[in-house]
Amino acid sequence: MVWAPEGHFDRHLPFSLLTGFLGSGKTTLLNWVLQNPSLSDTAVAINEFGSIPLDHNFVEAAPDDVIVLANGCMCCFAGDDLGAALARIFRHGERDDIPRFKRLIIETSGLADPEFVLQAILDNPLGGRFLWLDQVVTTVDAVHGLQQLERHREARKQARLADRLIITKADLAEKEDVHALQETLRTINGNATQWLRKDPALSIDRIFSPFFLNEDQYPSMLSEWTRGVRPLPVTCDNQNAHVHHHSHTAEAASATLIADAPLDWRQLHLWLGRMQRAFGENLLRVKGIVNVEGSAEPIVVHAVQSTLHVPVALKAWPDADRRTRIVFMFTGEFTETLQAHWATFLSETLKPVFTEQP
Ligand SMILES: Nc1nc2c(ncn2[C@@H]2O[C@H](COP(=O)(O)OP(=O)(O)OP(=O)(O)O)[C@@H](O)[C@H]2O)c(=O)[nH]1
Repeated sequence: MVWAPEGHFDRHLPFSLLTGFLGSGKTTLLNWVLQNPSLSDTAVAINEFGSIPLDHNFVEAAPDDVIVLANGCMCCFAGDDLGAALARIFRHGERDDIPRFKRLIIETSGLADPEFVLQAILDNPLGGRFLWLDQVVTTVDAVHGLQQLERHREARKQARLADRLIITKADLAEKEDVHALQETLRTINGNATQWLRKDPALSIDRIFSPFFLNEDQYPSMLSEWTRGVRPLPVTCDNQNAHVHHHSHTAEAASATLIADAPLDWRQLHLWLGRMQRAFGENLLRVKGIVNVEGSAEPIVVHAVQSTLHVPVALKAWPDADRRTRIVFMFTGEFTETLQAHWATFLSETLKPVFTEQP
């Protein structure tokens, strides 16, 4: 858990996690996105967990543990020790051949559990302090994906935690099989955006956020997170509390919690921790923008399962809407429970602690 005391909300470097089952096309996708000049100052860490020798074409002549690629990107072998890799990447400035980078892409091994990789990143002092998760991008093989999702827990977890699901090798699969895979993926994770890798409309700005591509851009993830929100009846008396239900599939549901009044950060942080413990494995993601009492800037919160990322202060609110909006994504029928927890939290937090006695 991360506690960020008042005044210590830092600006962070965005990183995206590229995951996907063995041979599903992670490296091919990575090579493709890195060809784009907008990503020329990207650091890349390849986390193979020491298992498989690397033969990726852009690192084939690996003379060292950090390689500056022709396009200005940098590649770093993470091996078993992601923390050591982060330390090497953050050494730019000390070594002339390590450029300053603006973002990081971490490619996991095909058998990785993305939750553990994210946990390792945030447990690292550098990662926990300076990195900010942009997207979890998961490649799924159109030919073998259905079978892999059925047989391998890792493949299912990679799909479930994704923001983007990129279906590769559709050119090698029957159309009906691709449709069946798309349908299954919607059931596993209806919140992720699905793309066929070879879709001409797929561009890097469909994969990464504008903020990831250009640090001067405003992080626009909020509108995406809360898209398609449908109001649910509010069952508590507290006028500040709302829960909006916005998607529900067989395996994953999501709900948006809304508060009109500014919130006490410490209380919210403790409440989020309680929710993580209460929901356990059923909680997939939490993403939100929070109006924190005493802060003119909005604070972005982001959690992947049990991992709560360092909160980040945005430079300004994206629009006139100053409400706190937090999206919970989970498995199971928990919308009403969540609604009740949120209503209780708001009624306790927003209630004055000391009331004058007559
Ligand atoms: N036809 C076709 N082949 C693809 C596509 N994407 C990837 N491949 C091929 O699939 C094979 C595996 O791709 P990689 O990018 O190495 O997959 P990976 O997920 O990085 O593999 P590991 O790191 O071993 O888990 C390679 O031969 C790629 O050329 C695609 O969309 N269409």
